[in-house]
Amino acid sequence: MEYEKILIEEKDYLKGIIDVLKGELKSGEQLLNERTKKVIQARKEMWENVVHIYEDTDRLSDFGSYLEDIDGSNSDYNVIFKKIQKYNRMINKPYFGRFDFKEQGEEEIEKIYIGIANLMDEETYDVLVYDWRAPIASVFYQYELGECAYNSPKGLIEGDMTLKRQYKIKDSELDYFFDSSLKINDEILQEVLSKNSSIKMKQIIETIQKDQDRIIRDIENELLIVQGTAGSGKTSIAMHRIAYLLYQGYHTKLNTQNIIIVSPNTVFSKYISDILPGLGEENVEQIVFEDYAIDMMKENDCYVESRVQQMEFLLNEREKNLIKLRKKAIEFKGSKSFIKILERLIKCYERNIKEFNDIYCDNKMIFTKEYLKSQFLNNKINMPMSKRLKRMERRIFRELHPIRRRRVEKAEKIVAEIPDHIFVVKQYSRLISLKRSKANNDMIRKMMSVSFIDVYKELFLNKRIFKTLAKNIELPDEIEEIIEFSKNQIEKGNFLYEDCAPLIYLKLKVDGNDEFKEIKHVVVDEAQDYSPLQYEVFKTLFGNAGYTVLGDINQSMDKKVEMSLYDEVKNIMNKKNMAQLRMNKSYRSSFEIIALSKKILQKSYGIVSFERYEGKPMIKQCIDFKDMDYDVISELQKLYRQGFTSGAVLCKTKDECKKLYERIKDSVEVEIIAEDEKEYMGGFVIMPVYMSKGLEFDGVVIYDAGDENYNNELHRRLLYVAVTRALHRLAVLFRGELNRFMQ
Ligand SMILES: Nc1ncnc2c1ncn2[C@@H]1O[C@H](COP(=O)(O)OP(=O)(O)OP(=O)(O)O)[C@@H](O)[C@H]1O
Repeated sequence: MEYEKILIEEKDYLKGIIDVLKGELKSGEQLLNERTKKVIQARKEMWENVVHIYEDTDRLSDFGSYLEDIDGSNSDYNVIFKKIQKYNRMINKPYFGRFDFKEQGEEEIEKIYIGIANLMDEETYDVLVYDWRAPIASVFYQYELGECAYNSPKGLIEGDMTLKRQYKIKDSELDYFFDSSLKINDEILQEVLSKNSSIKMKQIIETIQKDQDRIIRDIENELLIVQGTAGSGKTSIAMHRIAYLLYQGYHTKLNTQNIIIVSPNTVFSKYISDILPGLGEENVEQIVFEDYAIDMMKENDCYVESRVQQMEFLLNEREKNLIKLRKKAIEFKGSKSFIKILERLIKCYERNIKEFNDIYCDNKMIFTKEYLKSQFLNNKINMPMSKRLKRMERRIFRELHPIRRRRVEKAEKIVAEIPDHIFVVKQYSRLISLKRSKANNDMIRKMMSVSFIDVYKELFLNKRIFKTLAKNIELPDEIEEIIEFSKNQIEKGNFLYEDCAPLIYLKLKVDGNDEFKEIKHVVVDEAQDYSPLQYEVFKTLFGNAGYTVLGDINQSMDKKVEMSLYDEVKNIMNKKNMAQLRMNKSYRSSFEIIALSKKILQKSYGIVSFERYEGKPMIKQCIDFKDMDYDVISELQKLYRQGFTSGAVLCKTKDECKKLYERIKDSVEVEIIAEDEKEYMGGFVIMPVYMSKGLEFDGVVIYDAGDENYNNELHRRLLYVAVTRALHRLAVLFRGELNRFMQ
């Protein structure tokens, strides 16, 4: 059949679907109105009839039935409301693809239309459109024409794909379609990728690639690790995977409350916050490791350095030896060796450091310190230290209670003899007794508590303890300096960002934790940013949850990360079913930008770019800062003129950002993001490279990228991140010599 004829047929089909959707929307809205009236009516009646209920206990049951009514109407209301939302999401573009499927052993060929959600004919129960997450939809992403199969609840279904078609539908109108016999959706992907970036992360259901689809739909593995190059779609995949896991709730036993995303910072959290609602799911909880640590320390009246401050130190400190030492300390305090030392520290604290005193009451010995210690160490049910101490404290006070009562009785007799106190015998006697017990009570309470911060301090304030605990454990050559450096910081009351993970670890072990007991699946994005110890913390925080861990070792910033990190993650999580996959194709940046990013890395790591050619990045030498300011302004203006809607000027440090902003803010429309809590609201911004992680912009200007500013391994990775933020345009400005990585 020639194209025009099919186009008419397809337009008819689309019209039919739009009519169904319109009908559903109309009846849904009517129903919603009725339900709204019903809820208002039920509330009104309850209000009118139940006001006097407190005096009339017989009518309490009426109250219950009113509440039941309201509850029922509310949940009805929610179901209808959600349906309406779904149809509204579908009406502009009910589907984007179709394939024709002939199941083995069947005569009939089924037309399978795929869209953002399911649509069913309510009378015939025919599925008019399948949700992209439905089992059968996997065929669309996984196969080309010919033999194909998918896993259904009934088992493996095999068959033949006789047609594969994609549609360009806009505002409920079919523009065109095309049949693909080869790679799925290259043409549409090309079009999607050539568009401007958006403020919030976009959904990609039309163009999910085969290897990405496998990751999204994996439910076999309790630990799924993905190493993906910058722009390969890790975050997109993570979000679509969550939508998939929620859709498959029956099999995965997951609902919104059971999933958590560990995200790198608040800017990023906001960036991904629209995607799940757009896919028809509620947002899931997000946790930023740093915020969790800072809050925890605040609760204990302690200050801890932020990640940004740590990064700024590494970038600004002039004394090279201090930077080297700090980097070593960061590496060591996140290492497997340090985990072992912390485990030993807890045991050692219990056995050798934690001390008890004899407990007396009214000159009578109640418990000896030896007895208390033996009770403390008797831990058959593996109860955390502070819970055990609390239990002991309760027991001690129970024991003291009758003795004190007797003391009060005795006091009462004496007080009763004093004429002035005759009317306040009881109160006065209790006061005397309390006064006498106060010091003892305080001592007991103090003895029966433990602070994870004190436990941590023991490690560095007492070198002998460190040495004993570190016996037979591999230590860095600089360990003496690391201990000394840490001791100095702790004595000054400074906890550094690298102390956060050990501190949280100790807190969880010492105090126990059930804050996240609902969590069954954890998604860790920017996985390279976390140390083995942080993974150990995740394991302790989230119990036996499953994990999706996505990262790119080349984007690590505070330390050099190798592929071996993933082996450590596997060892720590210790799951029966696990898989590690790679995504090497970058979809974000143009071919030429990716070529430059590969040059920076030197090793190519098998990175391939999607073939989108947009011209070479501009690399320009400037005479001085003034000249560079001028170029920044003109590059931003060029981006505006070319119709781009987002751009970033990426500087090395926060300070550079602030100074540049002050100099150019009156000449060009630009904002600054130099504090972590800010949200990226679109448009053109100046920000430090390390904050731009995970984000993307139509155009990027890398500021002051000379060799003076970028010359070590950390700088190499910063440049890699900076370059790979750009979709379409890239300008590199430098003074003096160009950085060694781009030459
Ligand atoms: N299959 C796809 N179809 C359309 N666009 C895609 C696809 N995969 C990725 N993209 C686009 O590529 C860009 C990069 O995706 P994403 O941010 O998820 O990558 P990433 O691997 O997390 O990157 P980074 O590590 O640099 O943060 C996004 O604009 C995303 O929409």
